[in-house]
Amino acid sequence: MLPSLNSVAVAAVPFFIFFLFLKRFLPSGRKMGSNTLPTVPEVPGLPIIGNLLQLKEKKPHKTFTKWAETHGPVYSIRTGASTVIVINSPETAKEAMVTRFSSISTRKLSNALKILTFDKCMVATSDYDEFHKLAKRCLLTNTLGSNAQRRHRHHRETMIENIYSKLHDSLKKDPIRPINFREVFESELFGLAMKQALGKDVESIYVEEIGTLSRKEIHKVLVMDMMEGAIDIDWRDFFPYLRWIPNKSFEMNIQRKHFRRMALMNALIKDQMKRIDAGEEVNCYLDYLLSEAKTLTMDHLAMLLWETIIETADTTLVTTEWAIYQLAKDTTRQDRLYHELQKVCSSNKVKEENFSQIRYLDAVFHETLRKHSPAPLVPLRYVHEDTQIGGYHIPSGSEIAVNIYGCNMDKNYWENPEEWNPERFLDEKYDPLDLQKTMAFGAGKRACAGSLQAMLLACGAIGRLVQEFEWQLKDGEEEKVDTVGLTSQKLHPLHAVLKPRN
Ligand code: HEM
Repeated sequence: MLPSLNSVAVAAVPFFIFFLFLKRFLPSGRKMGSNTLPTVPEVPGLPIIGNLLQLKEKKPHKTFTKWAETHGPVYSIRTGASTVIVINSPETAKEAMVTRFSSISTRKLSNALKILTFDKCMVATSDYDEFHKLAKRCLLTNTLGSNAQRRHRHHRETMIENIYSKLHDSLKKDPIRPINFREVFESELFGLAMKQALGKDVESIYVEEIGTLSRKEIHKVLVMDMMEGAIDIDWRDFFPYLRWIPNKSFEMNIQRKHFRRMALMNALIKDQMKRIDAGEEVNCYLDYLLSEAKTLTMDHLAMLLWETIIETADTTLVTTEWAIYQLAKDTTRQDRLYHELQKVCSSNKVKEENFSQIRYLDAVFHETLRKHSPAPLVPLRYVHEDTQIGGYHIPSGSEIAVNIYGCNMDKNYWENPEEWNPERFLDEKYDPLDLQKTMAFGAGKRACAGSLQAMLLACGAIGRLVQEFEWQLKDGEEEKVDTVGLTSQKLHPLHAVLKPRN
């Protein structure tokens, strides 16, 4: 989120002097909006750079949540030349994302994201326009909607079976050695993402521009490099009037990642086209787009397929890893889940049709989403016409940051929000089928399109793995709660000691 602070400081000096001059001679800002609603409270910052230095911790959602205690649920900050309105409570977030959606339906992307999203050529980052509607319809029809998810069920079952077998095999080899849960889950989840997108989990591929890539390298180019690049900072994001100054190392780094991703996606697509030309069709997103969205260019095709891979491969891993961490730490709650699974499934493997009867499994999933919101901030929205949120005037030209983490930690809304307490979701007011119990999936027209898939995958894995094994944290693991990156991924992969139940 943040630029190198030294480079900001250096660039800021002449502007700081200029600002002091302006401030001396110009009248100070309005206290009421143009339509008599009050303006949003401001978090005090420095001239020119605004609040950038206060955000140096690289976990802006946490800083935003702290500021909400002083400034209230809606306040504004300045990140260089931009004014960002930060929204921190579930009520105001819903108002912004649902009621005021039409005034804030466009995206404002960082320079890194402009390149990595091929200028908004993804469902999740496009503006609310015709491209978005076409791409989203295709994505829901083939991959993420409820009928599509029914057709992809065998992929989920295979994935969970493979995870179970791998864990079992490593226990057979060494029953007391802690297991790196992420290593196993990440690899299988990536396989599922590839099958849904391209019809095949690819072991290796030759890419003309890069050379031969192993499966691990494919994962790196399509997922790891992209997650890293998405939070790469170009200080010119904050000072657009300085965009004439080159930032070569940033540009080369992002363009290289983008080039490798596109070259690899093109090679993967071409490989599958040979299969299609040979008359072999598979139920996957590539085959669907080729037959139903013929106006798409090769680049569009590559981007839309890549989108499902990256979205499948990351946030569900984050959620499942945190859920297993919490259950391994709290064995009383783990036992409760195990007994509820036994009550409904007895000696049978838990199936998706059982989920609605196992309320505690649903509670574990939603409480994990709340406490460890995988996407802690909604990508910035742009206010393209004056509007209002929380009783404040919101001027056009500002940006909106919905702090999902802040909403899910709001003390006025959640009792003891710091506590991981699945029991809170057993309250009758919660509908077991409702995927929007927290703000984790966003809200309104742009709410997460993959929430059903995320729930089916995470609940399927958590349920089956607790049925089969007793989980315990490796010594020293309890304290490892730091997060890293764009999503709230655990900094240290979860290591647990497993014991087969039977
Ligand atoms: C626990 C897992 C997940 C979480 C917490 C999550 C969260 C979110 C959030 C917060 C948004 C933004 C909403 C907004 O901009 O207002 C979003 C959008 C989206 N997500 Fe997810 N997501 C998850 C899993 C997935 C998966 C597995 C997929 C697909 C494979 C997916 C696909 C999408 C898409 C396509 C959008 C854009 C929807 C639109 O703009 O219309 N997500 N997600």
